[in-house]
Formats: sequence, structure tokens, C-alpha cells
Amino acid sequence: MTTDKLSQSAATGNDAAEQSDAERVLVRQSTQAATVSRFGSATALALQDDAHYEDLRDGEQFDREDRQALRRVPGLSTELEDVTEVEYRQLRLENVVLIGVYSAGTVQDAENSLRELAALAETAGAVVLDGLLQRRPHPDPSTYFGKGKAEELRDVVAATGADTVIADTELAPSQRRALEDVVRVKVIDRTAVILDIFSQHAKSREGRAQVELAQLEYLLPRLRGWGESMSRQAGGQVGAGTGMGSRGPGETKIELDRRRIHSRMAKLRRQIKGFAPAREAKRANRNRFEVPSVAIAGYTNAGKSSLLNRITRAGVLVENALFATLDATVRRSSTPDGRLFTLADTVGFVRNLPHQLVEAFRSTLEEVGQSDVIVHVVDASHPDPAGQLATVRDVIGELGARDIPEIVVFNKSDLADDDHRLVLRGLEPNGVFVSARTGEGVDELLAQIAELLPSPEIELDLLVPYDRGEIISRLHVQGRVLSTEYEESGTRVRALVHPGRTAELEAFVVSA
Ligand SMILES: Nc1nc2c(ncn2[C@@H]2O[C@H](COP(=O)(O)OP(=O)(O)OP(=O)(O)O)[C@@H](O)[C@H]2O)c(=O)[nH]1
Ligand SMILES: [Mg+2]
Repeated sequence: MTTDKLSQSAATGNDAAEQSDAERVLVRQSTQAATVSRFGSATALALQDDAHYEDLRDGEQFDREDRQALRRVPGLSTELEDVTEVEYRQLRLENVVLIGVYSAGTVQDAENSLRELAALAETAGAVVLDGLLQRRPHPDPSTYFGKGKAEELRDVVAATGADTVIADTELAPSQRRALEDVVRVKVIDRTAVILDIFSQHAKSREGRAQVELAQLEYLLPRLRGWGESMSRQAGGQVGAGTGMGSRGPGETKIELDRRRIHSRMAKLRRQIKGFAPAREAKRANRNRFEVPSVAIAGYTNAGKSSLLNRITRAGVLVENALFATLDATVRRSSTPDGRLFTLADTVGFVRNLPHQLVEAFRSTLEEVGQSDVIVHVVDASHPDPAGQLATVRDVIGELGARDIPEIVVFNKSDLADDDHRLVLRGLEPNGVFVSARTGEGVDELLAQIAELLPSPEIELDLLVPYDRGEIISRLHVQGRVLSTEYEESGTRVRALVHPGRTAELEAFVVSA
């Protein structure tokens, strides 16, 4: 990563930058229809006017004049006269053009997907200059866009001064190379962007190891491609800072042969396995004391961390960016009737989540698979809540967590008007409308959690000596105390406890 790039992406995390992003989005939202993108950080696409939006809707490329009228970052064209120019190009902020292919009948979906790609690109630190959709039954096997459109794309790239093209679906290595040859700038795909975001954000050692593993997995089949056009274009400095999508596991590693990459991957896998026992121990500890667990799952940017903060005042990073959370956070909370439970924040889901990451982030998502209740957060202000619900449920299914009781939460309900609420109700009649921002619905959510949490069910009659006060407190928190009497030798308690806890209480049981 270059210095420019560093300070640029660092800036996206600070308050001032976020503030101005938010302001821009707010301005826009007040002037546009409710169905328009709410990806807060997708300001580049968002700033484009309605005419442009309509054009995207048609899937047709708008004409040159219109395009010239779009917001542009001033600068020279970066069309390559010669591949050696690339080093110079690296010093600049990445300016990207997005491309997507959709087949008939899925215009809306293609649009939302491209909008989401814009948010992803911006989260990764790029500036989105333009977005082009082409309608065709399948992406062209050789250049993704058809030949004619690929040439038009080359003109758009030249006219906008873009230095990177991002395709909305995963490109075959050969497609990427062929398209690069046509457009003469770097071409990457959605998967590369997501991997890049993860590599920027992962903080823990485990998270970093998992991201590197995912990157290597992605890279492996593309080695030849990188060896040819990319290493030429990028001067071979993949890890050293060719920017988005190529901040890989490092220059030398790229040049390693497959076998050495494989052995690096094996090492990472071992490392990751090594992290598991600590996590397991933590979880076992929770299980031993029978603290039930709740996992907050949901689409990226739905407001999961905000909700966790609202419920537990945890101070977890909330950011109007995708994938703000990449490491699991677990906090304690309690039901209105005082029972303790753990609440886990999780990494956000996204459509077309690179399969390498589904695997790699299973550890974070394990919290979901092992929880007693899943709080499934949906962004009530999102244009495609049904798509979000489906994507998240697919992954929940893959985790083998389908049978875990689920509470659907429509968060950001402060942004949803009555009509929108009606639509959401239709999708999920039992959904709870919540706003992490205003606090609306949070009590109702807590009440529902309390209802679904496994409740203590074994009734015990105990006599607890006065010097074992901690047992009484724990019974209050983890079980349900039915009656208390103070006798000469201790406290006589009738309480409901979880099956797993009876053993440690045996010594205090009063025989009938
Ligand atoms: N208006 C409104 N905005 C909200 C609400 N909850 C969250 N947000 C905003 O939505 C954005 C995303 O919130 P996060 O809590 O980071 O979302 P997340 O689901 O944890 O996102 P990732 O960790 O990136 O997957 C932030 O800008 C929040 O301020 C809400 O109830 N109302
Ligand atoms: Mg989060």
C-alpha cells in the first residue's frame, strides 16, 4: 500500500470523514425515492443523478455526453501507453469503473448488486467513477463483456481516467487477462475487493491468518495470470502496494511456486487450528456455567454492532462501511427477569461471499452455529430486504444452524415509513421493528430473547451455608429462585436450574 493509499483508507475510518459521508447520503436521501440505495458509503454511485440511475435501470449504457456530466475526479487519463507506467499509477488514489452482466428479468437485482459493489469498493478506499451494466444471458466466456461493449468500456476507462475496472462477479483468470488486454488497466473482481477489505480490517492474529489463507486460496488458480499480465503491470509488487485487490500476501510469496504456497497454506491452517482450543475453552466455560448464548447475525451494515452496543453498551466499532466487524465480540447481557446470557456480534454476510471466506470465517460464524438463539438483523432501509434475508439464511443453513430459534429484527426502523413496514411485515410477520439509534423496540426484542432462551427446568431444594453466598447469587443469575428462607445453618432455597448444573450443587441438596 502506498502512503497515499494508507492515509486515504485511514481517513475513511475517522469521524470527520464518516460525518461528511453521512451528510452526503442524507442530502441525497431527502431528494430521492425511497427505493434508492441506502448504502451509506456508496456515495460515488449515489451522487449520480436520477437520469443516470434510470439508465442503469435499463441496463443500457448512457451516451457519452451524459457520462461526461458525471462526477469525475480530475486527473489525467491513466490509459497505459506502456506497461511500465504502472508504477507511477500506483501513487494515485484508485479510481474505479464497475461493470456487471445480468440476464433478462433481474435488472433490479443487478442494480442493487452494482450499488453494493460500489459500497464495497469505497469501503476498500477507492473512488467509483462509473458503473456499466450489460444485459446478456451469460458473461462472455473470453472477455466478460461482449467484444463491442468491452471496447466501449475501454473508452469509458480512458475518458474517466479510471485505473481499475471491477467486475461484479468472479472472473475466470483467463477472462480477467483478456479484458485487461482490451481495457489496458487493472481488472479485478468482487471477490478480490472483499478479500482486500478483509485484509485491511482483520485485527486479531487469527483473523489475519484466516484472511491470508483466503487470499492464497484465491490466488492459487490465478498464479499464471499474475505471473504474466499482472506482475508485468504491477511491477511484481503485489504485496507491496499495487492497491485494491492486489494487496496480497506479499511479493515474494506470489513468486513462490505452487508447492510453497501450498505449504504456507498448510501452515496457516495449522495455526488456525491452534487458535481453536482457546476459543473452545472460552465457550466451554460459558457452557459449564450454562450461560445461554445469543448470536447476532445478519447482512453487512445492517446494524448488528450498533444493536449490540445498544443492548450492552459495549462500545463496539460501528462504521458506515461494509465489514466494519471482522472479529467476533462477545458481551454479557441479561433478560428482563435477570437471567444472564452472552451476546455475540458476528461478521456481516454479503451476497456472493467468496467461498474462500465462508470457509475461513467459519470460526467467527461458529458462534452462530453454537448459539441458543439467533438474532437475525435485517436493514429495514435496504432496497432488497428479501435478498438479505435469503442470503443470510443460506449461510445459516450451511453452518448447520437452521434449527436454532431465530428472531428476525428489522433494524433502522427509524428510517422505514409505514408502507415500507408493511412490505417488511409481509416478508416476516413475526419480525420485531427495532432501531439501535432511537432504542425503539429494544425492550420487545429483549423480551423475545428471554422467551426463547432455554430456561432452567430442574427443581432443587438446597441448603446453602451462609459463607457460600456466591452460590446464591449465581442461582439468581443463572437459574430461577422460587423461594428463599433463612435457617440456622444457611439459606434454604428452592430453585430451578439448568440440567448441566445439578452436579456442582449436589452437596447442598436437601434430601426429601
Ligand atoms: N438510522 C439508523 N442507522 C443505524 C441504525 N443502526 C445502525 N445504523 C447505522 O448503520 C451503519 C452500520 O452499523 P453497524 O452497527 O456498524 O453495522 P454492522 O451490521 O455491525 O456492520 P458490519 O460489521 O460492517 O457487518 C452505521 O452507520 C450505523 O450508525 C439505526 O437503528 N438507525
Ligand atoms: Mg459490525
